Amino acid sequence: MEKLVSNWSTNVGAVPEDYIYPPETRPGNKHVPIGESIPVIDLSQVDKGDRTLTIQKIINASQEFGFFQVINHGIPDNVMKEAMSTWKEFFESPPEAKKDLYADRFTTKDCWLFPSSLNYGREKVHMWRDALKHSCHPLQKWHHMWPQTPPRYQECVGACSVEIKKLGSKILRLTSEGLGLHGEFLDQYSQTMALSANYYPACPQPELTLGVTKHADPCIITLLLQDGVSGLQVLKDDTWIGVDPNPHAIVVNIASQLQVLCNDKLKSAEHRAVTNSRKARISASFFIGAFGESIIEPAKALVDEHCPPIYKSFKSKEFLLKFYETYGDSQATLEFFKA
Ligand SMILES: O=C(O)CCC(=O)C(=O)O
Ligand SMILES: [Fe+2]
Repeated sequence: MEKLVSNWSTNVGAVPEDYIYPPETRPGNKHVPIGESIPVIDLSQVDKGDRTLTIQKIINASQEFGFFQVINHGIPDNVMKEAMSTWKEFFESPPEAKKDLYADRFTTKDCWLFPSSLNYGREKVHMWRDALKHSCHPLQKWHHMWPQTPPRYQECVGACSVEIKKLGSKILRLTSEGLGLHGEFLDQYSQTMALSANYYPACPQPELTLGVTKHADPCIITLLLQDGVSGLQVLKDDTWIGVDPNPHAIVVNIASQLQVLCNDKLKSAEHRAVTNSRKARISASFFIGAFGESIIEPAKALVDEHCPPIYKSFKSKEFLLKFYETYGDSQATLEFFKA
């Protein structure tokens, strides 16, 4: 447990050497403004207003940024707030309450608390983060493996997971429609959902380290909750853009296997998380994806002789393994599966 950043970060005045990234990948002192440009899409318009226009906004945002936020998404504010406070309480609970879930090298534990990344034992530089990872869908299969502390964990995170999964399916249906695919096409690849709850303690030198290094998520689509503290940044045309940490909105990002399914019609977005010196930050990523054995390949309806498939067919689990082997290098992983 001593490797958890939260265990020692308040006792250090400087970032330890094995958390310092090389100058080309560290954030440095350059100010990254919150981008007004990352689209905020009002989902109430799907049922009450202009459905076609909303779909078009989703497609445009997914092509331009691979990222957008949704508001009026139908998930009650108190469900999100309760889940966020549950994760905060979990991370801030005494070591005794968390020790059974902890491992600092790769494990097949279904509910796993770890420092930095899944690669702690192999990586050169560590990330300034502690994370809790567990599956969430279907709920009945997993929730008994979740933390027992705080006691309301299963109830609050369970309620939030069910809502997030429904919203993910809705967004995938709208995206399918926008791409001219049949309505259920993308949602058939959403059989699994895993959570990474991320805890980034305040950091004495945020310019030297990263909470999460640059990557695109390896699943189909990710829905992310933030606690009101900024830190998430998206890469567009070689420039980092800050994402507004609106605790009422949900961040949506196109992940790499969706890019494959739609034959590059939508792009997965590279992103990272930076730390700050004032406040701990919590985010919760819900990774929605296909079963390990599912075949992922460009949709037949999107390829023809003028537009050949850019990627080969592969099993979803092969993609995840390659992502892990390359230390989360999404570009190299996509490249590996090119036709
Ligand atoms: O904390 C964040 O905002 C980003 C986390 C993230 O990218 C991830 O969990 O994959
Ligand atoms: Fe991510």
